[in-house]
Amino acid sequence: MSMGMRFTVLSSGSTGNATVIELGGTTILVDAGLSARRVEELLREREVSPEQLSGILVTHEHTDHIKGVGALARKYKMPIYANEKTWEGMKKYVGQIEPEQRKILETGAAIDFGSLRAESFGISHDAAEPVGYTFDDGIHKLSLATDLGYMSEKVKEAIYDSDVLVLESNHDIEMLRMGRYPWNIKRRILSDIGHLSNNAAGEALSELLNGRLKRTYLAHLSRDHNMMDIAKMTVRCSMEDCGIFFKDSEFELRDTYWNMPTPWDEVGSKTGE
Ligand SMILES: O=c1ccn([C@@H]2O[C@H](COP(=O)(O)O)[C@@H](O)[C@H]2O)c(=O)[nH]1
Repeated sequence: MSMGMRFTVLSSGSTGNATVIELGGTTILVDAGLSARRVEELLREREVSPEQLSGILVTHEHTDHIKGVGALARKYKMPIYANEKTWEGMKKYVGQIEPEQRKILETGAAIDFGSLRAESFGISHDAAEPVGYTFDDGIHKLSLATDLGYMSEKVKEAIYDSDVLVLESNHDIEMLRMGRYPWNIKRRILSDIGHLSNNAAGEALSELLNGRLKRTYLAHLSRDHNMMDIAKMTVRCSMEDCGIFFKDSEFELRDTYWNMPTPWDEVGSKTGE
């Protein structure tokens, strides 16, 4: 039985995003961007029962983050947390949610789930009021930052002292430029309100590697314009270009998957095991 904060990224990418954070008796889901049935299956793979969930925190109203929110809310009667603009943006997709389940969490506000504190921070993406989240058990900190066109100073500040980070590394810029997407979509992805490239993730990480950050899970990878090996190599090279060199024993880049959950990661432990 785990005592500290632990998490698993159930699924990551534009086909659907969901992450579970657990501490003691508290289990939080961040986003439910797959069908409710698929989220249930993924939870089962990590031996989490949906009835255990204390609530869903929503990052933004794009389908790959909210697809299963309405059905899960109705089936398990759990509270759903989002800022007002996100509630407005997702209302036509999530259907009827009972007023007592509709929780407004303003951007920048913190909420305590027992001894697990969640706090949101604003990010730059083409949604109504998108956010990332940090989770803190009083000693260790986990941050989730995906779907961001660029990493602002405010985001760096919010996630700076994390032990573990889940960070977007969406695309290889050349693969995207040469790829099959129409130009308007490429332009959107490359813009400040699009998605973080491998290079940009590496540049951001070079400012975040402070001795406390033990590992970073590369997330929201494009299946069309990225591969995990390319992402890891580009992030590392981009960090080296910024003068940041690391040994795998000190800092690790780890995988997330679009079709299966990551192993549970104990945030406070050196290796996550
Ligand atoms: O036909 C498409 C494909 C993708 N998008 C959006 O682009 C970004 C990146 O997608 P990846 O699957 O990571 O390459 C994401 O926001 C997709 O929703 C699109 O609009 N149209």
